[in-house]
Amino acid sequence: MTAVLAFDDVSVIRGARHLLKNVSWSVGEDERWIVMGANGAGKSTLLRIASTRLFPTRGAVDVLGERMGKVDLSELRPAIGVSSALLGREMREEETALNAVVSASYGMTGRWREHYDADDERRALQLLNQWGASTLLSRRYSTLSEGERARVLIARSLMSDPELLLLDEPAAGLDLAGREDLVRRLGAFAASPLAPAMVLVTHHLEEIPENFTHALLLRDGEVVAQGPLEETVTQGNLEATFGLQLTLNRQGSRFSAFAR
Ligand SMILES: Nc1ncnc2c1ncn2[C@@H]1O[C@H](COP(=O)(O)OP(=O)(O)OP(=O)(O)O)[C@@H](O)[C@H]1O
Repeated sequence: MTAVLAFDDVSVIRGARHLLKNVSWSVGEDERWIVMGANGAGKSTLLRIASTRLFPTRGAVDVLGERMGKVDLSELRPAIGVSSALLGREMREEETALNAVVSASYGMTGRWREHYDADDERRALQLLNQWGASTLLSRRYSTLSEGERARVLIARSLMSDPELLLLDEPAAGLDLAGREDLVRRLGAFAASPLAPAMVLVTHHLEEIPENFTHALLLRDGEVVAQGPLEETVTQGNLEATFGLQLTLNRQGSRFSAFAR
């Protein structure tokens, strides 16, 4: 198995504090990972490293077979798709949904004066369609609902046909119908052998889509457990991750949990 992402004993230290501590983790090209942990556990820090936006204080990181610090990151970044609310906030108010997607091929968050060729627009339309957002293409991004934005941002993150897809809480702020629609689409996408390696960060067990294969559980910057999803998302591991007693429910491929 080829590792798309490999962390070797990675720590991120700010002052006296470890945001991540001795994390060793590897993502294979056909794997779909869930990263879970309480607020402040270090999930976003982990994703920022994976997206090459942050260097670790200690340890080594290989992204797509290249060692961070020894490679021109501008060559690596188009191969990494990122979808996060933070990125969504960089989108210009008046930008259309179509431009929000197509501009990703130029590493921009909006359309300026560059010329997009017909292939780029075709691909953007196909992605908007795949993510249930084809009716939104002419709408201004700023007028979209949270659920609509989430789908447009995922379409955008796939524009460059990445080898690694990083999804930071894609279902945050969605209502029940919006969450279920997105989780279903992500599950279907994860089943495709053509889909890139995926890492999805979430706080909520209900947001784990079908066909995700592995999980990494973090607490206070340290790995509580990692491995195949079925073996890792257990009551004991979740209790250790969130620091409370839980009842874990499973229905088919979906999970939920309540405090005991
Ligand atoms: N530059 C910094 N200096 C000190 N502490 C920081 C710095 N950046 C982040 N932190 C702290 O590091 C911890 C981990 O942050 P991170 O954003 O990675 O957590 P998270 O798991 O993504 O949290 P959330 O679920 O709330 O988004 C937090 O407690 C945060 O306050």
